[in-house]
Amino acid sequence: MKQFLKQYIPYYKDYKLKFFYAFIGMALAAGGTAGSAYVVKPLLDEIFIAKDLDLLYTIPALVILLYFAKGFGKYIQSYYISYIGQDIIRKIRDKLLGHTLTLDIDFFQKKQGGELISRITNDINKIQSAVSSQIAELIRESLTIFALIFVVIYQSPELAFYGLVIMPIAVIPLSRLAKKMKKLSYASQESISDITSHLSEIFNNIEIIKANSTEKTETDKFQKHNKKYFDISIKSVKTNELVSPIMETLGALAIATVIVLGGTKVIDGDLTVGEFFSFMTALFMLYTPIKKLSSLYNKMQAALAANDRINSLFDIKSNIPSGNEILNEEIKKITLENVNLKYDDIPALKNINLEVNQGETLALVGDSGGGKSSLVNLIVRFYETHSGEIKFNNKNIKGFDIKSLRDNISIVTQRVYIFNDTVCANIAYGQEIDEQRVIKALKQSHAYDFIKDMEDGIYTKLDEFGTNLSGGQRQRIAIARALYKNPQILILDEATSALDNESESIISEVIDEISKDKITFVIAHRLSTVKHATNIAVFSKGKIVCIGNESKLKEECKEYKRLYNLANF
Ligand SMILES: Nc1ncnc2c1ncn2[C@@H]1O[C@H](COP(=O)(O)OP(=O)(O)OP(=O)(O)O)[C@@H](O)[C@H]1O
Repeated sequence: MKQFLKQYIPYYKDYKLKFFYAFIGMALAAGGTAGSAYVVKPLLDEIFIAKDLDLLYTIPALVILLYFAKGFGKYIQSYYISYIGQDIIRKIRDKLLGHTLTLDIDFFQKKQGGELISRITNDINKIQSAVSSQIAELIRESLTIFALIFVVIYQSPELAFYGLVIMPIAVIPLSRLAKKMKKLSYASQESISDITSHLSEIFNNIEIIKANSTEKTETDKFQKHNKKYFDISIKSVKTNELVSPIMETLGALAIATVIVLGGTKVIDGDLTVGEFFSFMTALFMLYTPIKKLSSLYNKMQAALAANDRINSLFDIKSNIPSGNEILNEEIKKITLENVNLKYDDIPALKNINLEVNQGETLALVGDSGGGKSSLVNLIVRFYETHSGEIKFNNKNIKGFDIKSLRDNISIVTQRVYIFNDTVCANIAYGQEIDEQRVIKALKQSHAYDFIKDMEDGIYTKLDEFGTNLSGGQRQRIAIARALYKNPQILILDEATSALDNESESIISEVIDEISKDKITFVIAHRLSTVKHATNIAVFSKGKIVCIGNESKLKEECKEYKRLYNLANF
């Protein structure tokens, strides 16, 4: 709790004025509540017993005023506190996504997307009520309690002792419940995150599910997650609702004591009826905020648990630090010297040595799992070399600012990513949209023909998964995006695999043409795609077994000949 307040109180500094208004609202609400308890004394003593006619009109007016202050105060407080809370949450959500996006590719491959979505939505929602309404209620109820305690003690310090002694006694069972609530909240958030992950898995893999008729299997799996969530939720309700009977019983004990003692005092004439009833009203009224406060404390445990999960995400840092040098020079040469790469201690690249010059195309071929994609992923710094060096113009790429490095590279991977936006926004992704350049890139990737036939041409909206496009059309979009950027380094990882032979050879020619001033890496299983490459590196089990142009490899490289024969079988 302390840690939670320490973390979030600094945010409140930006809202001093709003906080001040909210505080006035709280004071009005608390004052109104305590005042309406106090007013019981003159009501009974002066009007009903002393029969004061003037007060018969003054007191009801006062009651209206007090209730107006209470209601209006609550309104002001709720508005400003919600404003502050929602705004803080907005900032934290932005910050969390900003931070998450700085993390390495490796992190995203290991974490399920659904779980991250759950952290950024559900978990943050859980803190939302804590930093907005709950903190406000906590302050308001505490102020109300103070004001009522003042009335209680003022009316009879002795009776107040018996009436209030219950408060410290109640702390023991309540703190136990709070601990249990925190545990349950943690479990509940884990469970809702499992549900989100499973849902996102289902909708991403819907074709496989339908094709294999596994709808029932998936529903059964989902039912298990859902039932678990229900069980935890119901346990939370059981724990949380226990606060009320505990407090009611303890409260009743205190009130019974006070009735006996207070009644005796009234009978003995030590206390007026009005004083006694004012005291009792305040005491009764006091139990509501106390009960609310303990239930609030319990509810806040959910926020504490969510906050732990959010903080654990904030604590993860990127393992690929950016260098400081901005890469704005012409890249004349890329060299790899004794490069090794491991994924969790399993070697993927072993002792790779390469050199590619400006204007050259290096093709990477070989069996699946040979390490081709791993190599190009190192050039974009998606992963870090285990040992060895990758250099641009003899400078280690670790020294370059990552953003500037990636600004100079276009990569088309095996998976085509389409954003839920127009064709032109997809092509110019990350850059200003220049209509003419978009059309040029689309023409180069031979996509313009089908795009111009679409309803809104380059302003047609594509959906996230590109379902309104064929596989080949999606690849052309991805190639157009890479060309639009006009990078110094072009990486095509199976970028034309979904195209028919004719389209592929046309696009390959275009790429050959535009890559004259670039350094190009092409990964392809279809050997015909890469026959014009300056050099072809043949990969096998993480090693380059041969390197050279096509005719040299055909003569000298056993592994290439094997691949070639397989392809032409
Ligand atoms: N993110 C990763 N985490 C763990 N292992 C990985 C990861 N990416 C690749 N690997 C492993 O590294 C090896 C090389 O994979 P890589 O994707 O580089 O091969 P590839 O030659 O590009 O294969 P393909 O032609 O099938 O795309 C494989 O054994 C693969 O299982």
